[in-house]
Amino acid sequence: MAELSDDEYALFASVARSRRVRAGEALFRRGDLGTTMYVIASGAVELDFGEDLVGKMLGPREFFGELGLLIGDHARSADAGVVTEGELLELRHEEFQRLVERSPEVVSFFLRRAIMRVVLNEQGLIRRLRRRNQDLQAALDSLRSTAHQLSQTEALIRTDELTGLHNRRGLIQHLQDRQRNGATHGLGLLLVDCDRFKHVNDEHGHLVGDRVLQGVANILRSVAGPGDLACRLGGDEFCLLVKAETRDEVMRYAEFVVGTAHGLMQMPQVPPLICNLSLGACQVDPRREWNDWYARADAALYRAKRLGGNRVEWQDDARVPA
Ligand SMILES: Nc1nc2c(ncn2[C@@H]2O[C@H](COP(=O)(O)OP(=O)(O)OP(=O)(O)O)[C@@H](O)[C@H]2O)c(=O)[nH]1
Repeated sequence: MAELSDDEYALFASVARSRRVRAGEALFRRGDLGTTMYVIASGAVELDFGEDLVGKMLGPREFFGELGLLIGDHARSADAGVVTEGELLELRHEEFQRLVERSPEVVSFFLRRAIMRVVLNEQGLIRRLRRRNQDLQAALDSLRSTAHQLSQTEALIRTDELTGLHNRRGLIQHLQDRQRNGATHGLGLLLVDCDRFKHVNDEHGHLVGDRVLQGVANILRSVAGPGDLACRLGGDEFCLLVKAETRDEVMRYAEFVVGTAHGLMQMPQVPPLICNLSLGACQVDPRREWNDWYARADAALYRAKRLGGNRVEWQDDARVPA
């Protein structure tokens, strides 16, 4: 296909200039403007189209650079370098014009072939681009599903397996987000602990204990509004971070939680589905950190337990233990 016929070769050789070339010699570079076509009389030339396009190795009777010749001042689409020393025929635009007059049939045959070569190259390029597009699409799809899996995994890491509430890691992340957004104002903290939970486990077994913990989680979930956070801190200890501007508001939430658990306890179920709860409540001081909030709520919870459980105790700023 790329080789010239005897007639073509003889015609081109009659006007072209012969040039000896050495291995390693660069004939032109991609982007150079050129008007010369080359025919290889002997030796070999390599065309490098760059990026990941397949290069071409050309031998005797093959031609290249024809677009420069036909269009004039065409930017070369490849680097052309001599691989094996030999002889090239160089044909310039003006010389080609003379050939058109001298032998129009041979030239028109050559032109038809040159055009077909350009079209085939274009089609090859389009196919490659399509394939690359598909590869990119596939890479994008797998990236999307990886991102989806990652966000699912992240959600799992933040979640307590038994209750579906946030776990301690989820709480820390939530607090960091709030602190970053300056959203730690107007919050109340409830620290919740099951009363005599060990007894539930001992009496009815661990699975029943698990169900009771899920029951407590359900109460907290039902109280938490958008932006609030219900969390299982570990074992039979939970916390609830709620939007509440005043002590009364925080206490309303707390009394509701204790009252609901206690109310359910009044409908005896064997095995039990819930247990009584003790709560320590406080207002969150945005100037301080989680450890301080927790210490205050924990001091109140400690009192609630000491007073027999099934109740809420409040902790003011002023009474923070040293
Ligand atoms: N079923 C179950 N039990 C758990 C789980 N995590 C911790 N526990 C048990 O929870 C119990 C907590 O006991 P304690 O901290 O003594 O609390 P308590 O019996 O409620 O005592 P008070 O708080 O003083 O009323 C322990 O027996 C733990 O083994 C869990 O995921 N499932």
